[in-house]
Formats: sequence, C-alpha cells, structure tokens
Amino acid sequence: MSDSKPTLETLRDTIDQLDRQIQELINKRASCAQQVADVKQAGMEEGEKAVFYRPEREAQVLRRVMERNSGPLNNESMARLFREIMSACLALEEPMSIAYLGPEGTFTQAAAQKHFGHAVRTLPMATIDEVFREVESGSAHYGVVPVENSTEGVVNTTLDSFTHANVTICGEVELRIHHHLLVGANTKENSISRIYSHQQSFAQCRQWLDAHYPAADRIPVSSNSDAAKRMQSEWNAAAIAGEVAAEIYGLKKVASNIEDNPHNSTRFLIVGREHVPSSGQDKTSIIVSMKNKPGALYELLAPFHEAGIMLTRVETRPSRDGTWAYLFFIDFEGHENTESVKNVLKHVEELAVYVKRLGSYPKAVL
Ligand SMILES: O=C(O)C(=O)C[C@]1(C(=O)O)C=C[C@@H](O)C=C1
Repeated sequence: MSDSKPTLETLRDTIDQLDRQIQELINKRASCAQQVADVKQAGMEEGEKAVFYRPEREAQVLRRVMERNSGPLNNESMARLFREIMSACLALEEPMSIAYLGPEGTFTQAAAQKHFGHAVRTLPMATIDEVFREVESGSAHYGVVPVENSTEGVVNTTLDSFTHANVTICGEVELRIHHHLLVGANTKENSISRIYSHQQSFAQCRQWLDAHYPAADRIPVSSNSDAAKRMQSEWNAAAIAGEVAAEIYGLKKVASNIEDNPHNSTRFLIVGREHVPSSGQDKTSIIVSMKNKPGALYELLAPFHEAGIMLTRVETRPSRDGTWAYLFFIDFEGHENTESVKNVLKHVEELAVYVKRLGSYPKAVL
C-alpha cells in the first residue's frame, strides 16, 4: 500500500467532521421549516386552519435534489435521504396522521411511508371506504389507497369510492412489489405443506409456487400481514408477504423476490381535502359519464388528442345507480390551472352528462 493513501483513522475523522456539519445544516433547515410554519399560520384568517403539507413544493425539492446529484450516491438514494429530512421537518410544523388500507405491514403502509417518509403516524384501516371516511371527517390528514397493479389490474373498490367520496387526490406513489416466502422461528423449513397469503399475491407468484411448492396447500387470507401473523403458530406453514410484514413479525426469508413478473408494481393515490397548486409536472384525474351511444368514448377522448394532452389511464366502470351507462376514469398529464387543461375540461363538460374533478397532483418523483 502506498503511503499517500489515507488511513482508516483519518477517513473516520473526516467522516466525523462531515457528520457534524451535516447535522448542523439539517437543524438549520429544520429551524427554517419552523419559521415557514409561523408564516403559514400568520397568513390565516380568523378560524381558518393553515395547511402545512405542500405536495407540490416537496415534489419540486426532490426533483431538484435528483437533477443536481452528481454521485457517487445514486439519485434515488439521495432523494430518499431528503424525503426523510423533509418528513422530519414537516413533523415539526405539524405531526401528520395518514390513514391507509391496513393491517400493519401491508404494501399500502409501505407506500404511505415511501411518500410521506417515516416521521408521520400511519393509521391502519380495515377497508378502503374507511380510509376515505377518515380523511373526509378530518380524523386523518391524508389517506393512501391502492388503485392499480401491473399484474392484477385496477382496484375497483377504490374507483367506486371516488364516485361518492368528497376528497381530492393530492399525490401518487408507485411501489415495486416484491414477495418473499417467509417462515417463523418454529417452522420446519423442509416440511412446509401450507402457505398463507392474499389471493392477489398467490396470483402474482403462481409460477414460482408451481415450480417450488406444487403440493403445498395455498390458503387465501385477507392480507399478507394476516398471513404473516397466522403462520407463526404452525410448524409446517409459511407465508408470502413483503419486507415490512417480515420485519414487523420477525420472520425469516426462505426465498426472496418470488413474484413471476420482475416489474410487478402497484400504484397508490394520496387523498386529502385541499387542492394542490401546480408543481410543474402534474397529472389530473377526472370521472366522466357519457350517454350510452356509439362512439361515446371516441367523442370524449378527441378533445385530449386535439389539445396534445397525454392520457395516462382510461378505465371504464359500469355506473351503479342505473342512470348512466358508463363511468370513465381518466388520468392525464397537466394541471387543471393551465390554459390547455382548462379548455379541454370545458369541452368535456359540454359533451358529458356529468364530470367530477378528482384533483391535480404532482407526478410521482420517487
Ligand atoms: O416549503 C414549505 O412549505 C415547508 O413547509 C417546508 C417543507 C420542507 O421541509 O422543505 C416541509 C413541508 C412541506 O410539505 C414542504 C416543504
């Protein structure tokens, strides 16, 4: 080894000095956030409540972090660190409570933490409708619900809830879904004959299970967390669940990433009560009902094409009240405050029987 190479000791001294500076800077930033809270509070009228969480600003901060990043840490790792710093800063302004589709350890909880960071309180709800109700009533600041999976398709309960709920979409988050085969301390790994999981996870791991555990009973339960909880009392059982459930229940991974499709991902929506200003890179979601006639969908989508607006999702659901034939759930690029989106929405409102604006929100950054 050449003499010019730094020693372990000098490198650690440098790290100690840098840590001190980073810590000081983070606290300076946190104190700025506290002052931001005071400014927000001071701008309120009598009886009005200040809104501390600003999704458009957070998206801008994270995008800038990624743009200016020069490594060696990759963009995502760097953005995740800043995600947590902002989460802690926001908690100083106001501690946030986030309702999600539970129980504890579900992918929806992981999505909530990916979006808001770990300085929020996550509240597990038994159903998707309950998540919406918690937000509507003000019992939770925001809610997180799954909306579509790349393997299994849309989550119809979520779409149906949007038709009657009085909430605004204020964000989206995408999560790569990795499934693991998990066992407990008492499991005899060579004798696994029963496997617990949610029906969707069995569907996403079908080929792997056929190849590795063709004879094991597949027992569907209400969630992967429930699977992780139940198998612990059985010596011949395993569960399929994600990382968070494995951590919460202290389970061991026998096999990792057993999903058949390596790009398996789920998209979640963040719902709240306030409209979100433009972040510069946004999406808008609407529900539209059209008269049941030939070419209705064509007629509806033509204005988007003419305005050069990118559609990112179109779902069709039968109307459940019997008065309208179709409900279309449409996501497209752009914010409802921009001229081109305003014009398209005006055009759509003239054509449709009914239009519900669900909100404009920043495109997922992480
Ligand atoms: O800029 C603000 O409005 C802040 O409150 C500061 C801050 C941040 O830490 O950067 C914190 C919370 C908001 O959600 C957005 C950003």
